[in-house]
Amino acid sequence: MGGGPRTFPGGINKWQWKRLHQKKAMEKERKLLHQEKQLYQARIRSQIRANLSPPTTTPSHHLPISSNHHLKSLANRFIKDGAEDLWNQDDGPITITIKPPHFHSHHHTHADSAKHHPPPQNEFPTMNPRHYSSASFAFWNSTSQLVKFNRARYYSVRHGTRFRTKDSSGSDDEDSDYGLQHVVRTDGEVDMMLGGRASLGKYDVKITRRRLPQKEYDQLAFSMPVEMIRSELGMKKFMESKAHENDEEQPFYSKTRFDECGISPLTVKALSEAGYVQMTRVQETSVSVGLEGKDALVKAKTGTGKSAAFMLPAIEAVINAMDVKNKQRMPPIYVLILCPTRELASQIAAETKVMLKYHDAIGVQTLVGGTRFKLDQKRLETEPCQVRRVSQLVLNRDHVYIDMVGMGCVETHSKVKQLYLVAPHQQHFEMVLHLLKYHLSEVVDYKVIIFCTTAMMTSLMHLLLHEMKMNVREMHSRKPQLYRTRISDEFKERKRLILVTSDVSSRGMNYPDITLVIQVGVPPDREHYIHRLGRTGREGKTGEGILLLAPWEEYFINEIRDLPVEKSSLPPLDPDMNRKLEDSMAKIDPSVKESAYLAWLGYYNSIREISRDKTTLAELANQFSQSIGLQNAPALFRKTALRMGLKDIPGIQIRK
Ligand SMILES: Nc1ncnc2c1ncn2[C@@H]1O[C@H](COP(=O)(O)OP(=O)(O)OP(=O)(O)O)[C@@H](O)[C@H]1O
Repeated sequence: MGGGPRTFPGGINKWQWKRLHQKKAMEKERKLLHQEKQLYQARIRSQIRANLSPPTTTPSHHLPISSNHHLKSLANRFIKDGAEDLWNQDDGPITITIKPPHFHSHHHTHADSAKHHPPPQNEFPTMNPRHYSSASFAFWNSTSQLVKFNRARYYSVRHGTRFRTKDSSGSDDEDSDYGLQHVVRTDGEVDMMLGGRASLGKYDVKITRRRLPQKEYDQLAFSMPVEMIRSELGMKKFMESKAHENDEEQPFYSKTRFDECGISPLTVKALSEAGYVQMTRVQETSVSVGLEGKDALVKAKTGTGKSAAFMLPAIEAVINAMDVKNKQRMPPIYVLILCPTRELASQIAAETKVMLKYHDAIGVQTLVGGTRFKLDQKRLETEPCQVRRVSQLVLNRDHVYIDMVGMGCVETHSKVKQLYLVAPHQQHFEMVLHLLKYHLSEVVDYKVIIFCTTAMMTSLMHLLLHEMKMNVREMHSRKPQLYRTRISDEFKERKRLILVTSDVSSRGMNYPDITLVIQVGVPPDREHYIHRLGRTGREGKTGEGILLLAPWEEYFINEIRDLPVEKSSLPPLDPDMNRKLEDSMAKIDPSVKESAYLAWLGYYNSIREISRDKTTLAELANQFSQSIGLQNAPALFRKTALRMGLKDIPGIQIRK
């Protein structure tokens, strides 16, 4: 070994050499990472391009998605951490089509139907609400309620439903902890879970329902579908030839009474006191399927009684659960219902309490965001309900698809008159005033819902109508929960009232006797249009819906062209009304208007058909800004403009 420290090429010492090589290795790794990232982004872009297929007759959201992708997106939405192992990848649906009254209803099994009725476009045809009309329901219903019955446990057709008497000592060993609870996660979703205390102790009601012996049932069950398919195919051909000739309204009620459908007599008693004697068509079909222990995916028009259609089998699930010895310390969960809004959770809880009036031991608990969590937490501790069992949210492979609307039939009620008006967006506030003025002069007991595109637009519309001395309330996500609950309760009870609302009120909310629904601006999609319209014309009653569009929003009519919506001419504008409107608008705080402008811009920037041309969008936004009395359009934060793709767009101001 030579004397002195070893030198390396370039006359550098050992440490410098080591440092140099470390740097080269890091540089090489950085380059590799960058290449990987480029590849990944290119793959994502090509997937997006594949999804955003060139304009074809099939809208992008109808393009088939892989079952795994669909399952994963469902799982990401619902599965709790660590519960993935329970996820059941093999689920898939059976399609059942129930014809309107002139066609008797059919149930057929998946195996047969797959041959004759290929599932809807996407590969995994379950629960993609987009594939089922906006009024689609079933355990993934119009109000995105997903109800899963754990059939393995309760709906065995071999066992009847038995109600036990509690012995005098009160030591009924069948006593189990069950109840019905709503749990709203912070993200506003509601899980209606079964947990809590329940025993039918003091009700001495013994019922054993006659059930077909299993072998007979199986023979019947598997012989039927073939016959059904034959009649179904014949019916389908006849249907398609008659679809538009027979658009008369389907009756609200079926011929079946609640005391004939095999549910607990205690439930029947409560229902009859609430005025529920005759089942509706969707209840008749769904309850019988639910009591057979099958999951179901049911499509039915708005306001036709879907809530009870899923609640009644759910209540039977709890009652049946009492027959099963439950050794678990924590009560399991048998029914999970997800709702999109807190009001809906409260509404369903209220309706469930009515049905449970004589089931003393089955409790209902609703947890909604925005209220005192500590109180809710305490209630949860006293009546625990437990988030792994519920992880399997997809419906079982042999679940039933029940279509109460029928192929080719109109998804809205024929008794609801549907109009649309086209007017410059700067005149929409004035248009609403004219429509209200006319409606209030025609309908003494008016009850109007006005749907706006965003919470802040709702707030501005409410303030304007309030300034115009109208009897108006507002409901949107920016309002505290207690306020929303109070307004919701008030609007259920009263008439001669106008509710200005965002889409928190569009799904499932049951406000009786709505006389007019006005939708201002293009709805997010067809489903929203029909859900909103479905707030009127419920229980088979009449109603009216008016959609107010700007000329550049009229493209939306193509989405609802199959519905009986007619274009109406604009009412003559009253200059005096316009002056009053401008005076009222001038009294509104500019900050409310600025928020409304930003919300307006954000909403229309999210509508692809409109935001393709950002320059025109900016121009329209400035026209809107002037129409509400803002001298200059408010400036956006730079990062906001960047995120919206509006930086450097003429007409968009950026904050310094
Ligand atoms: N069998 C019945 N007898 C009498 N009234 C009923 C019956 N079933 C439902 N109703 C009433 O009909 C109205 C609509 O019911 P419900 O809200 O369940 O309809 P829905 O189909 O769930 O509506 P949406 O599609 O908006 O969710 C409610 O006022 C309810 O009380």
